[in-house]
Amino acid sequence: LAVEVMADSNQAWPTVEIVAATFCTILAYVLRLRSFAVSHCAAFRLETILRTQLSEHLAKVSMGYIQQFGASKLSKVIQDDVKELHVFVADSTPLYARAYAAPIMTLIGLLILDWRLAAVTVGLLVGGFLVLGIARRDHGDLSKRYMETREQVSAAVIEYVQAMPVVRTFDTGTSTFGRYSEALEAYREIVVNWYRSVSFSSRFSIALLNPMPTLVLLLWAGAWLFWSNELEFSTWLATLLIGTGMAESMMPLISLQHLIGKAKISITRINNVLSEKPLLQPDKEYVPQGCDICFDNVSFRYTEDSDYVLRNVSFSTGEGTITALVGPSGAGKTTIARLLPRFWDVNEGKITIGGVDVRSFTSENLMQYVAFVFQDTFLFAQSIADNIRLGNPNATMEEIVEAAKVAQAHEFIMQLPNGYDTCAGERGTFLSGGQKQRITIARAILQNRPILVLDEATAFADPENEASIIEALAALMKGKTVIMVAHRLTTIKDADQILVFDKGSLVESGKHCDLISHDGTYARLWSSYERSQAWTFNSESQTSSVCSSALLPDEELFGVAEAISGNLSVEEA
Ligand SMILES: Nc1ncnc2c1ncn2[C@@H]1O[C@H](COP(=O)(O)OP(=O)(O)OP(=O)(O)O)[C@@H](O)[C@H]1O
Repeated sequence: LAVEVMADSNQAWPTVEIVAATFCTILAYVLRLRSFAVSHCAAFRLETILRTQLSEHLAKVSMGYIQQFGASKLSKVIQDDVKELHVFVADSTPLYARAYAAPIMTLIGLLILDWRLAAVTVGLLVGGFLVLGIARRDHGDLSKRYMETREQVSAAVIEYVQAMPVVRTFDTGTSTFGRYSEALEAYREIVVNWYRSVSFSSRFSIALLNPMPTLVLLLWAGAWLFWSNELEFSTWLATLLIGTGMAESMMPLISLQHLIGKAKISITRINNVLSEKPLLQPDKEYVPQGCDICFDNVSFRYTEDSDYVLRNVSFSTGEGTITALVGPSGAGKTTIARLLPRFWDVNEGKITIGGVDVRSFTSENLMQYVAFVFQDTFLFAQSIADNIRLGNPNATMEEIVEAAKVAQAHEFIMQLPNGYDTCAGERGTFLSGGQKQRITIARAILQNRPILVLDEATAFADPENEASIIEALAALMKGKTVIMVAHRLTTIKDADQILVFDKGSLVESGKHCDLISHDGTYARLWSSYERSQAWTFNSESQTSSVCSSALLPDEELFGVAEAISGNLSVEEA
């Protein structure tokens, strides 16, 4: 209209249209800003909701699933896939408007102005999309493989960093680093092949879908129609002004398709984790009658296709008693300790606490009854006080200090640079094994649960801190029902009952003095253990001990090996 007015000075200015156009332009800017703010807020909320949901869900599934899935893969889902959805939600809303609303409005405008020029523009863009289709023919498959190789790279990096002490000791990084470089190489290969296979078609399609070819075509076709007197000059000019609107929307459209593709893959992976069945939770709360524990004909295997690691295990422990589990390596002692808090559910039989099947407890309720101290202590990269406070989030500082004192940890904590505020480092790296152990004991003291599971809790005891750890454990165990796995036979001598396991079966049970008087597995373990107490390594006797051990029967070898793994002194008398 403006062009026509300029060409014919007798016409009045289209004031209404100009005001409307100005208003629409300002409105478009305001809405764009608003959509940016709304979509980013929604994306942050989604990110928080999904991460919370995933972490809560992981706390409910079996440990077996988490182990099989792998920490690096899980962290990729929680971090990267959730981030991918954030990007999708934040960026797709404005893109949707630019990718769909703008070309439709442009097409309507072009059809009103001149249908032939509209057809020419649409034809060019259709051609561009056909070429793009060729470029994206294997896109789904390739991007899946791309994601997989990226996952392998991040798993290899995590393994490389976590295993750094082993890496440095054994292979100066060459073979472990080799796995990382193989993963990187596979990743590079996928990217290069992908680039090669789509390079020409994607560049050509992008060239066609750019505004410039549309403009050139509209110029050429418009000029031809204009000189054939089939097109008004003002109409031609107007098509040139709005005609590229469709082409300008093509890049947002392609970006949107790309975002949708990536988001779909991430959604599938997040759904895979969320669809893993949580451990069964009961419909109602059952209250146990006491804290005695009973394993009733329990059989268990870690995976469907593996062998049973526990077979028909039955035993019971009285409330407030100490039960020790002993046996050769791989006998199933740790597995028993981990079935009680439902890290896994049994395949056959049942485990009861106070007469109630552990599967009839909700996870939260079960945790009110059971506390653990494992050999593999885990401290978070936060202050020592916060690490102890995990046992009871409401504990006051006085209660934390009191627990640390009972756990024989207070003294060494006070010698740390910032006392209770000292950061334990990632996984507690700034502390020794024995110190970490005493902090986890302090944590368990704060928890004050009636049932206590100890798995190799004295594993890190050296002569210097052994007495402290044992004293700490004695304080922790007072009045509780205790199940403890221990290699140090001295620590379990006074247990109310000792259960001896071999190859997943319970082979003997009783008190130390009863078991020792029978010529059974325990008696043999004990005599090997006692003999091993009298041995030591020195430059001469080391050779003789190795030679002697080569002549020992299996059980005795077990005793020596156990003694060594338990840091015991092996000295020839
Ligand atoms: N997460 C797991 N997945 C599959 N198999 C496992 C897993 N953990 C342990 N096992 C297998 O279960 C069997 C029993 O292992 P468990 O750790 O219970 O033995 P243990 O008596 O505690 O041994 P140790 O004294 O050496 O700690 C072993 O054969 C072991 O290989």
